[in-house]
Amino acid sequence: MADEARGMAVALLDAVLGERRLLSQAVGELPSAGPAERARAQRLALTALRHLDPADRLLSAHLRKAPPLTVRNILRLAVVEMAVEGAAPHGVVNAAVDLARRGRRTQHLAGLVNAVLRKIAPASFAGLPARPMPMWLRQPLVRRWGRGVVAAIEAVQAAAPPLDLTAKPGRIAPGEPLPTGSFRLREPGQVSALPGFEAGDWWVQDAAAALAVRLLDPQPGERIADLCAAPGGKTLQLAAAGAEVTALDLSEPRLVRLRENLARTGLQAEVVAADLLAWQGGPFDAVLLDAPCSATGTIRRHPDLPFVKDGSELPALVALQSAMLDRALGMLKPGGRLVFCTCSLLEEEGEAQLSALLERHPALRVEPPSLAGVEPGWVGPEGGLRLRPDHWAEAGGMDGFYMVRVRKP
Ligand SMILES: C[S@@+](CC[C@H](N)C(=O)[O-])C[C@H]1O[C@@H](n2cnc3c(N)ncnc32)[C@H](O)[C@@H]1O
Repeated sequence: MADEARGMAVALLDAVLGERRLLSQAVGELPSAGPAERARAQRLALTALRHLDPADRLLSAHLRKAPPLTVRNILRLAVVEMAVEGAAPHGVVNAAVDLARRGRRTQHLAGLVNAVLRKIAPASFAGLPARPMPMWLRQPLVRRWGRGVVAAIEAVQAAAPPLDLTAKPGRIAPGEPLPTGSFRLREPGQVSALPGFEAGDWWVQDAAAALAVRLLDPQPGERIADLCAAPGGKTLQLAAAGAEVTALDLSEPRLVRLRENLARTGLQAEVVAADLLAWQGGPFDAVLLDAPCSATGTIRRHPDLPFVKDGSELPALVALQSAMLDRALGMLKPGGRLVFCTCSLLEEEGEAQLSALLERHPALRVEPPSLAGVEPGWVGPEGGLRLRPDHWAEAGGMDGFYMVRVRKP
């Protein structure tokens, strides 16, 4: 592997761990590089973040004091390349030493990098405990589900997730069919090279995320609003079902991706760039509200989140979700249905948000799911669907989500 990708991966780790910036932002600011190098750098940084704790454990045995962050990141990267990716130690150590030599602030520690990495036994990496979630998130989950479930979630978060695809009705996507109708690839490679990509037969969408639209059950010709729509996985599902879709989102850059997705798949939707809290629209037969949230259900895809977020934005997110819910209800026809979902593991953004909604609007009726592949244990007593990363753990897990369908009187 060229050193350009390794150097970029270290820069990404510095941005996440040193500046607490999200990986997606840091990737956008990388110096111009070929797409393959960029993708390789991102993959390496993701792997290092997923395995940071075991890598640090191995390294700490050979370090008397912690070296500066960039040197630590060079070491961490080399450890995961050897222990997780199975790269030959000789080449990895040489590349790490070269990388340290190239940096003005790291060159004086190139000898240390060499000495430490030569003592690492990659085999001793196996069996080291997975990285625990941060306390602000872990504690409420342990209280709710117990230590065993939380450890199972953390084990799934430490593994590279599979790639899930949703196919248009009547089409198939590459990969194993899942019980809920999605397709799963364990070793996907380059997405745009997969069969059916150019033809727009399918799109990338986690199997859990795909259930929100199945729960809404869109019908041909229905007017449906997708109120936080970008980048558009759920918009595509709604449009593919034959609904007349209005896809709204606040973020123009994210709507660019939504339009690209519509164009590639040949599907149609009215696209609106607006703040949902100010927009006047409707009435609709059905509304999907995939609200902004802590995204704590997606840590296996975004292992940078625990290093960047501290839970402090939670109260503001909960308040925003509840204002959005009231707004969404106002856009529904009488008898219309609303699906509310968040990719969060936290009760505040799921079950508790529903009970507050029912207190504000007591005439709403919850309609519990009856969907192919959904196991009875995933449905809560209140009638919502609680999806956890450890569901289907042996097959690669799924994103954490809460989703519920209510009907307006
Ligand atoms: C969870 S993401 C949506 C993912 C999307 N439904 C999908 O399946 O691809 C939440 C979205 O809410 C949008 N958003 C945040 N605040 C908003 C607001 N006030 N009005 C409209 N959209 C908003 C964000 O830009 C973001 O795209």
